[in-house]
Amino acid sequence: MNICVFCSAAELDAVYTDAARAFAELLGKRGHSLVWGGSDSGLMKVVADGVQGAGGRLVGISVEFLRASARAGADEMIVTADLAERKALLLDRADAVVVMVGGTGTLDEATEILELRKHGMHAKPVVILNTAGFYDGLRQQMARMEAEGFLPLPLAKLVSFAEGAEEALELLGA
Ligand SMILES: C/C(=C\CNc1ncnc2c1ncn2[C@@H]1O[C@H](COP(=O)(O)O)[C@@H](O)[C@H]1O)CO
Repeated sequence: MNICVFCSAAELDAVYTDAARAFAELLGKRGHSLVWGGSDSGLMKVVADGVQGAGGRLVGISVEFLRASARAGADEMIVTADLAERKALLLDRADAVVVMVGGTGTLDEATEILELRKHGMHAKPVVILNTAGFYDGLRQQMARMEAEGFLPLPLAKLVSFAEGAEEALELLGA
């Protein structure tokens, strides 16, 4: 499978990097390809290193203003003109999406993919990897959206939450 991963570009604590490495190595060992933002920084680098080191393929979708931080040695590296084009291509090249811990960039990517799914523009599975309970707050917020009628479909049909790497890949059938 081509698995798109959204995750932080920041340098993070071992609780996050260890979990990201474990997920990436499993992805690579199972022969999947990583589709990601293409940067060689922070958790994005940890994931790319883990997948490549375990024999997986790397497909980077960078953007012109971040061209300088694109990873050398990816199997494919595409540079888009802007963030909107990049997000469209990240989804286009993926069979499934995993959202790992991240900041506003990750949240932007995740909500766009969920919004497109909500409107039936794609049916690719989306899993939020809830490392160390990082997304407990988001999960609670989404449960409230569902309970109070803000979602036009059951939350479970929009997104799944996984606590670890094995569960995330199982939810994707990967
Ligand atoms: C140039 C520096 C860092 C590089 N920054 C990014 N490189 C590539 N992709 C990025 C970068 N920042 C955001 N993205 C995309 O959003 C997600 C990460 O954002 P977050 O806010 O860190 O969670 C990630 O999935 C990327 O696709 C040094 O300044």
